[in-house]
Amino acid sequence: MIEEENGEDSRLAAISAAIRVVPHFPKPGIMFNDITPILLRPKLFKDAVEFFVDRYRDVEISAVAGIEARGFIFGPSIALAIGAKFIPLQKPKKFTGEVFSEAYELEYGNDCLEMQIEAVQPGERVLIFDDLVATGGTLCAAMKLIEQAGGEVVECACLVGSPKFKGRYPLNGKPVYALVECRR
Ligand SMILES: O=P(O)(O)OC[C@H]1O[C@H](OP(=O)(O)OP(=O)(O)O)[C@H](O)[C@@H]1O
Ligand SMILES: Nc1ncnc2[nH]cnc12
Repeated sequence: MIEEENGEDSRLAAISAAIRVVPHFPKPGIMFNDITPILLRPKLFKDAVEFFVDRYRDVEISAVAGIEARGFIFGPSIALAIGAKFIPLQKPKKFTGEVFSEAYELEYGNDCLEMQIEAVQPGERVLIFDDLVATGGTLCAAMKLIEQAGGEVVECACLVGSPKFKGRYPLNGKPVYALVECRR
């Protein structure tokens, strides 16, 4: 019984159930999936990080690129646990020095991501991490930044994915892995 409660399916179900669905945020018609309740429950937070660490610990990855803002919550823990560096991808005007920039559209607007030019070495194998993938616009911009610097995107990983990203759905030829599905 205890084993069942702590099994993979029940841990995934608990992570999914903790996501708070907020209708019409930040715009009418959007069902916002808020992952922050997971962070308030250390067991769930730890389980979520561990799913990704288990998935990537034996894959050749030397950098985890996390997307501002919520990719910064999970990305560094995953990077440290698999022995990789952490690369922040930030919204405009946050970095000092030279940056690569990519404008993009997402489910509820437009934005731009930047990366410091020295962050990725040519040929480096990079995992991109974000909390959620909806249209994939944000992940596409992140992939372009890594590729502009000569890096190779191994996979994009998200805690939550719209149903089309269930499993390992390709986006621009690269696999996207989502741990749980968006809640509607
Ligand atoms: O798949 P997409 O349609 O591109 O949307 C996904 C993106 O939207 C959210 O971030 P948001 O832009 O709201 O930024 P924030 O984390 O700074 O609030 C989410 O954290 C992803 O980064
Ligand atoms: N439905 C959604 N919930 C949370 N973050 C998002 N980013 C884009 N769409 C989103």
